Formats: sequence, structure tokens, C-alpha cells
Amino acid sequence: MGKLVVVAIGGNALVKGNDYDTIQDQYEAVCEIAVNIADMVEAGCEVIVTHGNGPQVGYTLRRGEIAEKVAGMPSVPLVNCVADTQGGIGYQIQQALTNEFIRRGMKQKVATVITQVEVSSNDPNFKKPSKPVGSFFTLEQAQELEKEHPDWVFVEDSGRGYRRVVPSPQPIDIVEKDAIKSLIESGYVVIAVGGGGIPVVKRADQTYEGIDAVIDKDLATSLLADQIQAEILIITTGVPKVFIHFGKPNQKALDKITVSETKQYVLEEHFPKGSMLPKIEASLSFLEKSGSRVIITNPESLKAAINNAAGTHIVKSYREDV
Ligand SMILES: Nc1ncnc2c1ncn2[C@@H]1O[C@H](COP(=O)(O)OP(=O)(O)O)[C@@H](O)[C@H]1O
Ligand SMILES: NC(=O)OP(=O)(O)O
Repeated sequence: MGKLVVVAIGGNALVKGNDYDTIQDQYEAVCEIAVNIADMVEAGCEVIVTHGNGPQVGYTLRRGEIAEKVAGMPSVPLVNCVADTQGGIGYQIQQALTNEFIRRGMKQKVATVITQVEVSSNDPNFKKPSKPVGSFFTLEQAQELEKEHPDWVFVEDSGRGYRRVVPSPQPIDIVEKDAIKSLIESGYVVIAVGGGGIPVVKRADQTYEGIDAVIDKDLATSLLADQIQAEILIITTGVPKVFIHFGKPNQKALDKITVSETKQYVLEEHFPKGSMLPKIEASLSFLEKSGSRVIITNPESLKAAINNAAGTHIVKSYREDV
């Protein structure tokens, strides 16, 4: 059996241009990433793919709101928007990967698992929305929209513009973890925990109920990687490596760092809250539980990254890293 690797794809990586990207544009972006994932599978890795939905879930929510306003149709609850994007993006990744394996003459099987992720209804994050979704706006546009919709909250998103935010509770349990594990053991490439998973809470009688939120996909991916005892967690995003002094003239790319060095960089505030920090927190959480290595890189570098030739590698300690 090969190394069990969980690979997360950022939702922003799937939208190339702007709000007017089509579904076909998104499929083309997915197809490019599928080539990189197929390379890893061909190199012998057992792979689970997770993905974000930040832009897409915001668009889906907005479509429902506009349909309600213009045509009086019932709006779609946020939790169902998450489920819709999980299914829609999962379908595209599943088809792109299946086709890539067919082209390569590989008999690899692919399946997407609709994944619920348990959160606590008492999570304090329900009271302070923090997860940016949907379009990017200028400050003036955001102020105008806030006037129009007093219940909407906007934040500045890592120098890229203003975005609406929704509650983002901490993931507690991946409900379908055993199904995901069984599929991997049966030889499937599995797509799971899309959009951070569909947020659900447990009722007193132990049954589940959906709740309106968007879970951070890096945190949910890290939890999944721990619960299925993966060896490596790879978080792909828009940059080939993590930097200190990011965006400044003295920025420096990091090749390999330990958990304790990473914690020091967190204290020195090298990683912004809405972008790189959740990835770093997810990485530390995985390494402090079961994981042995986290790689943060862009999708193009995946194959090189598993051969230690690309990306930023975070390890428990240099001594243990052989
Ligand atoms: N210290 C840093 N090192 C590298 N990238 C950083 C850093 N700080 C902020 N970034 C930015 O954060 C982005 C990743 O966050 P984001 O785009 O929100 O994630 P996702 O790819 O999951 O959608 C990177 O593409 C980069 O532009
Ligand atoms: N759910 C989520 O974290 O999506 P993004 O990675 O697209 O922000």
C-alpha cells in the first residue's frame, strides 16, 4: 500500500477570474488540478481529495436571495447551499479525475462522499461570523450593501477586497469517516469533506440536524486526516510555498520548518487570519495529533512536493524527519 495522503484544494483555486466565471471555467480549472492529482496516484499514493467552496457557496446563497426577491421563490438555507456546492464541485472533480485515469489507461476508481461534519450549537463562532464567502467588493460597495442588508457583515480579506462573512464553527467529528476509510481500503480515490463538510449538530436523541454555517475546509481536512490516520496532509493554495514577511521586500520562502518554528512564526504574526493562518493552525493540529508531515504548496507542485522537491514542509522535528 502507498502513502495515505489527504490533499485539500482551495475554493479560490477553482475560480480563475471573477464573479462571471462560468461553470465550464470552473471545470477547466478542476481538470488542470486533476492532472496533478492523477500524477500522485500514478506515483503510488492513496489519495483523498477535499476542497473549499468559499466563493461558490456565497454565489449559491446570493442566487437564492435574488430569486426570493425577484420571483418570490423560497430562499435556500446556508447549510443547503453548502450541500449544493459540495455536490456540484464534487461531481466536477470526480468526472475530471475519472476521465484523467481513463486517458492514462489506469483502472483507478473514484467516488465522492457527501460528508456531514459535526459542530457544536454552542460554538462561540456562531455569534461572530468570520468565514469570507462569495464575491470580493470595494470598500464603497461593501458599505452600500451593508446599508441595504443590515444583517450582512463584511471583512477585508487579505488585501484582496471586502467579502461577506458567515459563521464558521470548529469541526468536531467527520460523520462519514468510516465510509471514507472503507472506500480508500477498497482502492478508491475519494473526494470528501467538500466545502469543509455540511455542518450538522447532534440532538439530544443522538440524531443529526443541519445548521447554517460554513466550516473552514483546512480545519475539517486536518480533522479527517487525523481520524483516518493519514500520513501526509497537503494543503494546496495560490502560492508554491509559505513565506515569512509575505508581500514585503524581505519576504522569504520556507522550505522546511518544525512545529516549534511554525508556532514562533505564528506569534510573530507572519500569517493573516483570513488566509494563511487557518492553514497553519490546521497543519499544527494534524501534526500534534497523528500526522507526520504537512506540505503547503500550489496544485502544480503536487508531484514534486511528495518527492520533497517543492512546497513548504512542516515536520514535528528535524530529528524525527527521516
Ligand atoms: N505568509 C504567507 N505565505 C504565503 N501566502 C500567504 C501568506 N500570507 C497570506 N498569504 C496569501 O494567502 C493565500 C491563501 O489563502 P486563501 O486564498 O484564502 O486560501 P484558499 O486557497 O484555501 O482559498 C495565498 O495564496 C497568499 O496569497
Ligand atoms: N469552506 C472553505 O474553507 O472554503 P475555501 O477554502 O474556499 O475558503
